Amino acid sequence: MDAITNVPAPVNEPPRPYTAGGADRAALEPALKEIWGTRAELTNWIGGEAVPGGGEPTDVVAPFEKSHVLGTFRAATADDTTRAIEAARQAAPAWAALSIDDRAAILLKAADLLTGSWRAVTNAATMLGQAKTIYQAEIDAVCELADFWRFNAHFARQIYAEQPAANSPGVWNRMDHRPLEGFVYAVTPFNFTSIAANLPTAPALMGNTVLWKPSPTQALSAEYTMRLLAAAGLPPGVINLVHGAGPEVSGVALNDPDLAGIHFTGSTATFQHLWQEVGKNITNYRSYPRIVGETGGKDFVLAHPSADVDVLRTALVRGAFEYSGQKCSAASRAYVPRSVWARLREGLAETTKALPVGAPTDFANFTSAVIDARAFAKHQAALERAAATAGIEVLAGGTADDSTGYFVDPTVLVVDDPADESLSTEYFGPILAVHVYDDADFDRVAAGIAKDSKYALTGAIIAQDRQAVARAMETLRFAAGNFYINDKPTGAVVGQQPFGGARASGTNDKAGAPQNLQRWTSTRSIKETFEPALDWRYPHMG
Ligand SMILES: NC(=O)c1ccc[n+]([C@@H]2O[C@H](COP(=O)([O-])OP(=O)(O)OC[C@H]3O[C@@H](n4cnc5c(N)ncnc54)[C@H](O)[C@@H]3O)[C@@H](O)[C@H]2O)c1
Ligand SMILES: N[C@@H](CCC=O)C(=O)O
Repeated sequence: MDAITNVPAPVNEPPRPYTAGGADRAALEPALKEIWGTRAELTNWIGGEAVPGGGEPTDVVAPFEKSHVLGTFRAATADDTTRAIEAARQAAPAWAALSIDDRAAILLKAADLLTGSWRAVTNAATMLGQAKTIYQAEIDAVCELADFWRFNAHFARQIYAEQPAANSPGVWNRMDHRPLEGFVYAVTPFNFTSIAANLPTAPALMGNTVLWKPSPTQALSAEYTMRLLAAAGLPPGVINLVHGAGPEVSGVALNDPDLAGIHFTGSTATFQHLWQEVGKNITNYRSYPRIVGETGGKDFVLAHPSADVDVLRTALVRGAFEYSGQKCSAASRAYVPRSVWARLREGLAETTKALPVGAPTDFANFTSAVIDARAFAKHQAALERAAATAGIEVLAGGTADDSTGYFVDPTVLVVDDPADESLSTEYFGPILAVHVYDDADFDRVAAGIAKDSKYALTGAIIAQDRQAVARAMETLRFAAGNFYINDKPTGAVVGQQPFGGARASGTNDKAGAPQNLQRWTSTRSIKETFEPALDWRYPHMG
């Protein structure tokens, strides 16, 4: 087709309410029952086929009812991974030859299926497999994922439209935004179905083929993503999913000369390990692999003496405890002036203690269990340390119970020492550390956060005083890639607040934005001369 086309203008998918008796709830309930009652076989997807892995079986359990097995996968062996990379290699020429309109159409169709007939099943898999309440599942697995696909289709076209600014007389300059040579390795986290799906699909949209290794604890919703993409018409071999903990898959993928890029989201430690491995192998690759990673956070809320206490309390409770603090953006430390603390303390304690925690299938719950036994043990140790440390008061929570599921109670610690580990270590769970400071020290505290933060992902200032807001914006300029004024530091929306952080929080390539898509292209500049020179001499030569 010869045409300069447009994609439908992207609009953020609105979350639905799921109130009792409503149509959304009615559609969701049978999907929950169906997935709960089925022990799914979670296969690898290689060259479009569902292929059981040759490795050890791993059960995927409901984190809030750990004895309930939702599905089982067998980890990919080295041979499985080699076959998956080969499938990506085979699919690459035909996929790159498709126009951006054709590639975008597949993701736009996937977004429409997701927000239509696949909505209930996608939410149900995310609720059960990752222990999300319906609200948290809806804003992630449906709304954010549909937004990634619709906005990326729009942004990709902006990139393709980017052409040289100037043409000398008799010359036509063009830019060809090619895919990378080789395959992209997408390694994804447990906590967001949307991030897990965006990491392989964003490079695919730009014409690349992909090896995708999801987190073992997200294996169930990853299976539904693959089924959905197949239903939307994604050709075999464009995205090849292999299961496993990671090191075995990396052992093959990082040693392949065709590794063209890594698209990672997860912990800082894993990302740094992958980067080091690429560094060790750098002379073996055909190209320099593009390395894009969004990683950990220790996200702050800084309150000013002018803060509205109700705004602050809500920002802390939602920011710290929604999805049990298992968002890279979660508010896990707060700095509160003494005058505000006097008015906040009791309400924060009471609200936190009263938060309903339990199975996400009980719609009255605000949050649920942490993801697995490893996360539970880490939190139990952190709570025991806090209880035993002089200068830390456990204001709310402080308890954990794994008799049924991996439950850690929403916890508020009041911490005297601003250098305590609870104010600098990412626990990745429902623990909020609060440091109370003298009102006069606002600027000093802001400067300390800016200087000492190892991470720089999200942060918030809560203040009514505009001078204070302006000063904090400036002082904290490099302390957060996503900065919020009078709001919680979670819940970035695609197309509105492009998401990502710097320092140990990642390469800040902004998922769901043109900056990210640009990393999956390798531009070729083309100069065409209409009347080429015929004389080799230059004018100064006489
Ligand atoms: N900045 C962001 O946008 C963002 C978003 C979500 C999560 N996160 C971060 O992710 C972390 C939580 O997620 P997680 O527990 O899934 O992280 P993780 O690092 O434990 O795991 C991430 C992925 O890496 C895999 N992995 C581990 N070792 C590997 C190896 N050697 N080779 C290949 N893959 C390997 C895991 O199996 C998983 O798929 C937190 O630190 C959180 O802040 C960041
Ligand atoms: N984009 C999400 C965070 C993803 C990390 O886990 C937010 O803004 O809350």
